[in-house]
Amino acid sequence: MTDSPLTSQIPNLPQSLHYYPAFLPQPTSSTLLQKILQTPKPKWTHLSHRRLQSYPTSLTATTNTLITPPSSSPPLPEWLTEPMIPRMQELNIWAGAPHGAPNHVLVNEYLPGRGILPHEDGGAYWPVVGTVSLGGVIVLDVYEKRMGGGKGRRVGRVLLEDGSLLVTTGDMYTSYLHGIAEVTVDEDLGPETIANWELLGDKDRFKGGRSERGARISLTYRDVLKVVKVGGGFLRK
Ligand SMILES: O=C(O)CCC(=O)C(=O)O
Ligand SMILES: [Fe+2]
Repeated sequence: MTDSPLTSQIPNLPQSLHYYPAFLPQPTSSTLLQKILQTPKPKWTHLSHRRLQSYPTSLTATTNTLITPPSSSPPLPEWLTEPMIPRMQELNIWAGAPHGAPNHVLVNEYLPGRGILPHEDGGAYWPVVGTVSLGGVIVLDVYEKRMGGGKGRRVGRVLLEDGSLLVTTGDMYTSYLHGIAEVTVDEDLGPETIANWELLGDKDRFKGGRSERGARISLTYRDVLKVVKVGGGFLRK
């Protein structure tokens, strides 16, 4: 991965997590957030603790396959690709991936007090995730993975700012778990406790040590390994 002059590698954590503040600067970030929040309700899948959208569609439940529409209709809508995918490609994030670019995006919404249990993203994808954060700030916790897959010790905390990009790959993808605590305030924030403190776009905002959660949208970009193209055009609208 090519790094900008100030390295984006998050220190004091296993390799490799990279953090890019202001990957989507204002006003691009808030324009995109507003657009997503206006998505009609039926497009969202409601889970017990958050809601999400899958583009171009969700994977098949049994074989984790992405069934894509005919090649004439773009698999991902432009509002999810521009400018994010070209910018990620400039950073060489998808250089080794089978499709050379992400072909799948999950849009997750977290309201204050909501989170996601520690988990790994698994083998359906090329082992790279690009996470773009929009709106509220959140802390992502990283845990060791026990034999058998359970959660071990917490090894670090990463603060994700509005407009930032987090790239998870290497050991971080395969051998660790990540999760977001269900709290309304992230506390105990500082250079000793937040692994990407020196890489933050606006450290001053957190120097009081706490950050109130606000509504946050994350866009997680991945390359699904198994893709089946539906040809013929009979599905075309
Ligand atoms: O929202 C995030 O930053 C993490 C989401 C996540 O871990 C996932 O969708 O697998
Ligand atoms: Fe995840």
